[in-house]
Amino acid sequence: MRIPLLAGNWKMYKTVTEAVEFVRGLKEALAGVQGVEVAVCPPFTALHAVTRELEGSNIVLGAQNMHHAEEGAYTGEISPVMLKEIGCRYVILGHSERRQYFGESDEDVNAKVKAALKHGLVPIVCVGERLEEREAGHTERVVGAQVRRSLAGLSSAELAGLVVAYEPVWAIGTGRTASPEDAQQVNAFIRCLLAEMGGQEAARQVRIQYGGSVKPENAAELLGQPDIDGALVGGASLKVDSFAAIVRAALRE
Ligand SMILES: O=C(CO)COP(=O)(O)O
Repeated sequence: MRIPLLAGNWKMYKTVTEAVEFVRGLKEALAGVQGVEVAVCPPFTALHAVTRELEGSNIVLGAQNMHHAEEGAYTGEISPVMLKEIGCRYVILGHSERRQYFGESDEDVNAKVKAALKHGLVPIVCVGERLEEREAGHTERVVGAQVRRSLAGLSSAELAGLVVAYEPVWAIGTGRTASPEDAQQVNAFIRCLLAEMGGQEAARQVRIQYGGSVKPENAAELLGQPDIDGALVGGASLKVDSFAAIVRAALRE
């Protein structure tokens, strides 16, 4: 059975002080919660303080990006080795904001995915279509190409162990969520594609999240879909109450 992963992508929000305060509250709110996995992905500056605050808790740490090289003359970048040492389990790769504002291509994402796996980090690989692509009926073509290219050259075991996040670009930060049926359809499509790439067993194991305006009000219905194995949450992950409510919505009785 796939354990749902609820991950908070804080983006460029929260100072170290705010991050520590948030995590203290979240630990309290989620004490004793079982059957789901919860991750927070703070900005790089807060990773160290947050990792210490998470010790002994049931919440794990993720980062929002990384460089593919282990080290080198790459001013301003962070390597997988650094993330691993600091205690990250997950790293978000290929988020649409990275693709849109920082020019990341599927090939860049693929290099990062391979580097993350090599260093024992679990990539959360983001894919999703833009509004005009959806309206033109190209969702599966666009998402399919992103999945194929971003995850090219991986073994079945590697595919089985990573996380894909389907995040339609038009639903991110807009308050406009994909309907549970639309999200389910794309997630199921991604799973079929992964079966072609890595076999049925890998496809059965891989977790595929949905992301884009997930809120306490819509979380249960989205997370109740058979191919939605958790959520990548932006805005609603910044408040303890709303993120904890989304986590609770994922609890399958
Ligand atoms: O981009 C997202 C998570 O990675 C989604 O952001 P929102 O939940 O704010 O729409």
